[in-house]
Amino acid sequence: MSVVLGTNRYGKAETRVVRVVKNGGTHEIRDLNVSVALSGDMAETHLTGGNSKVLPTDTQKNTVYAFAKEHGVGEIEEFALLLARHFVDSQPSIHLARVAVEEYFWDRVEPAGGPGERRHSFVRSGRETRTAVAHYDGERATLVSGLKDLVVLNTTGSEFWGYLKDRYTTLAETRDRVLATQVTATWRHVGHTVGRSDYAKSYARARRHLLEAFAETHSLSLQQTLYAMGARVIENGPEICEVRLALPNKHHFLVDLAPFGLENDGEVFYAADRPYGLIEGTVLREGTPDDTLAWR
Ligand SMILES: O=c1[nH]c(=O)c2[nH]c(=O)[nH]c2[nH]1
Repeated sequence: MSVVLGTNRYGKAETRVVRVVKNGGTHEIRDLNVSVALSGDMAETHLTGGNSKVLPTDTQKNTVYAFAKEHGVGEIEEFALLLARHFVDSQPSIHLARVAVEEYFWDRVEPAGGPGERRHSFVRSGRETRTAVAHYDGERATLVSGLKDLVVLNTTGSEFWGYLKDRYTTLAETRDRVLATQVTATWRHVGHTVGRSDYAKSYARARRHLLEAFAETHSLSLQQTLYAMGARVIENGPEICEVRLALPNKHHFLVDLAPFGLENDGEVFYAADRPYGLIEGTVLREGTPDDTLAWR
């Protein structure tokens, strides 16, 4: 029986690159998912394991990051074609390149006081999911409103340092990092102080204060940001007595471009999806009784 190699391709799938452009205090952000698939003279690696014609997928990933820095991200069609041409034109063994780019959109969170210095906060386009849970035990009712999948990001205004270090700690302290999270928030209404038709207004206000607190807090930890977000909702919502927040720390790692002779001054990031830090906490109006009915 004879066996032959059929169609094949290989490449780095789903390189998540976030490119930040800073014009003074106004930052722009582009968020891409880039998948490269190359084909060509690849019989040898399949048949004998000889890799002399294989451009590593790791190199392909690095190329995506380096191109984001060197060329910026204009139209994603042009970015895709630039990469595809590069792989085929620079490597004789590669005859066909497929580069697929997905772009995720972000809207700017404008500072509450109007456009000023801080224009580095974003919310992922597309609405979050609004949630409500009612409890009733025959006597008492409890209403908990909330939202999930509200994705927000600050391109600056976030630090993390001064933490515990033990023999397993490798994390470098930082005075400037990207802070991004996917907010799950629930808030408990005080008795029945919200009029029957006011829940939508209450929701809009809570959402706005969550966003503004995220944008306006100069963060020394996501825990601090969590408390600021919960506190802002309670301070501005007399109808709300408790806010619970679950904030995954969607890590954005600065890509090391030094091996390619490029600087990276907070411009090109690798958006990791897992593992992620998960910061959870409750913020209460002082004197609020712990209402077990509201556990959810
Ligand atoms: O805001 C943060 N809080 C942490 O507890 C933590 N831990 C970590 O590795 N990075 C961060 N960031």
